[in-house]
Amino acid sequence: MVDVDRVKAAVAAVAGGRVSVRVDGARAGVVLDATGLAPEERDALEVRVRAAAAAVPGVAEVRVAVTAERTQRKLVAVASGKGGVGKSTIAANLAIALARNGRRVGLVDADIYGPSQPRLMRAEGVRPEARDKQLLPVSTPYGVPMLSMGQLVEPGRALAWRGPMAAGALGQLVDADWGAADTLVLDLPPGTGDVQLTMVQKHKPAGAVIVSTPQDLALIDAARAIDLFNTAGVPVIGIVENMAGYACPHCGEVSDPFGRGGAEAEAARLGVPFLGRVPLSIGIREASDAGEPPAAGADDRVFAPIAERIRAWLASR
Ligand SMILES: Nc1ncnc2c1ncn2[C@@H]1O[C@H](COP(=O)(O)OP(=O)(O)OP(=O)(O)O)[C@@H](O)[C@H]1O
Repeated sequence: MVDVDRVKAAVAAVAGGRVSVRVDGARAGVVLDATGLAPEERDALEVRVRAAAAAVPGVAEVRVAVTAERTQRKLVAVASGKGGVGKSTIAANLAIALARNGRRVGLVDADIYGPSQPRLMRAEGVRPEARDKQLLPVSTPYGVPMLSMGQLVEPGRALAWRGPMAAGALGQLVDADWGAADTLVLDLPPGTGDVQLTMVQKHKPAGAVIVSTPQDLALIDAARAIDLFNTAGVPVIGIVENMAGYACPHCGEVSDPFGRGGAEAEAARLGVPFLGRVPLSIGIREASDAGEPPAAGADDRVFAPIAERIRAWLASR
């Protein structure tokens, strides 16, 4: 006689809350929920579950059913080669604009050096809870639930994690209980080093959005970021040019403190799509600091068209 509780304990030890078990005579039937897992992770987990159940005394046969109705959740990485170009601001606003465009979006803040999404999304000081060892994303006023590396540690403590550690911690955020979300926008740490490469390789985003300012130096770093995604086999959805063109709030004259058209030309040179430009504007900075992302405003004309291009790209995959 097979002890069903032993089978449950054995498979739970390898797959946590993802499994349910039925025992029929000497046959153990296991349903494995593979939501959010990459195909290779799912396959590896299935092998471990099968072995764990088979090792229980009395079990002669194991059947594993992997749930078919799992959401095809797509990860969209937002990256920059260089710090301070507005990557987090763009990630927050694109997440909101994508949600307004009909996708079910969650936001993951993997920026271990300066996790700023809690402030941008007005969820500062909120700690996520966990259920069955799975984190529950915190809700925001903008219909986009989020989780941040900043919520895993004490506020204000600098995070100087190495690649594998950071990728491991990111796993907790990506594999959280995202419910019906079909898209996760991932705000990566700035730069193109080992930390970013490990994260990208481990979590295989569906595509990447590169944020750059029009400056030559930022563009050189943007090209490095594109290289990183090419190395990891992740397609680049396109480049967003941030801080393009400054409209003087007093006289209205538009100037180009960082040059003009650089990112679009660079995108053409590198053969990646140009997704659009976001102007340098005091309004964007003030709204962001106040936790009121401009993409949530009724009059947004900046982020919506960029989000539409990303939506179309995702839909074509
Ligand atoms: N288009 C813009 N107009 C005006 N200010 C902007 C714009 N984009 C971003 N900023 C401001 O620039 C600063 C840096 O932005 P943000 O934190 O998004 O950059 P980041 O690239 O994510 O930085 P880090 O490398 O520190 O993660 C913030 O104060 C933000 O409000």
